[in-house]
Amino acid sequence: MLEFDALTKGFGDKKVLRGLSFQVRPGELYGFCGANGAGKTTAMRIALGMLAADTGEVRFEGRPVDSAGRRLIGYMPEERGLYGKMRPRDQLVYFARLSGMGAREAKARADEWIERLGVKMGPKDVLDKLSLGNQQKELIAALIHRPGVLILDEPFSGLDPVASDAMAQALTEFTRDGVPVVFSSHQLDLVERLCDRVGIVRDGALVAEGTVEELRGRTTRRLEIALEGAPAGWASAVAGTRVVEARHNRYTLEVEEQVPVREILSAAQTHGDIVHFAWRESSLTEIFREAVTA
Ligand SMILES: Nc1ncnc2c1ncn2[C@@H]1O[C@H](COP(=O)(O)OP(=O)(O)OP(=O)(O)O)[C@@H](O)[C@H]1O
Repeated sequence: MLEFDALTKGFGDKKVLRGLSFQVRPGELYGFCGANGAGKTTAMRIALGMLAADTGEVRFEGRPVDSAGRRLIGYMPEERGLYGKMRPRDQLVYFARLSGMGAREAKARADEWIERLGVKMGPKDVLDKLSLGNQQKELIAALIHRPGVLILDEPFSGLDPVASDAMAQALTEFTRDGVPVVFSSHQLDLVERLCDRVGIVRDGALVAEGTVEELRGRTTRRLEIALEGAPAGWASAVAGTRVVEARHNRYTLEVEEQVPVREILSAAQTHGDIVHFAWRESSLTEIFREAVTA
């Protein structure tokens, strides 16, 4: 288990983390989400020992993560700790050997990951010459030493859909081996599809956490209604609801908990012919918006 426990961190007068706590269980894929500047990178940097927390700590398997523990962590800092002038394959082999892997195994694993993640390069290309996406692929490939925990800052940014699938597959494989994996991302559709649990951070503290299903259950219900022949704006007058989307004759309403759905149904019926009337599942993007603006 990887535990972020009551982390606080300030830069000058600015409080960036305000008691951030969450846990990533063995074999769990945890999506770490939050608006720009919410403190995600700062928290990850603390876990990786690149920054010190003001208070609080990060523990792995019950022990505070120290420099020895950090060797178990596979990570992907935003500023890449890679050597731009080195050939990617050599770099992979180097990383693998640093963690104690034999030369032959390191080379074999490097080739396997390059192939799997579809890193396109000529035999002489150095890392600086690869496109951003390829560099990202290179980074996940730098995890060939089978880390005991993975902490990844925006591993999917800049990846094309095929590379993204390959990355997702790789992360899932780590979790299958029992590795706790946490990654930050603004790609909420992908987080929704992949993650076992999601944490949403706002101003340096967690404001929502759970499976997407659990978060959905705590989010305002949404009803989608299409009416023929209704006057424009009819939906705005329905008590206890708020129109969040109106396109042609189709409306999406947020419906307060206490409002009986039959009241909305009868309001709709008095205004026009119902073409569609159904609850709609909130997407993680909608859940996120509600969590960070409420
Ligand atoms: N070294 C620093 N000195 C001063 N302020 C900093 C420093 N590092 C981060 N900050 C500030 O801390 C806040 C949180 O930044 P952080 O990078 O952790 O956010 P984030 O959630 O990762 O954002 P994003 O989604 O944009 O990457 C920001 O306002 C940022 O400007």
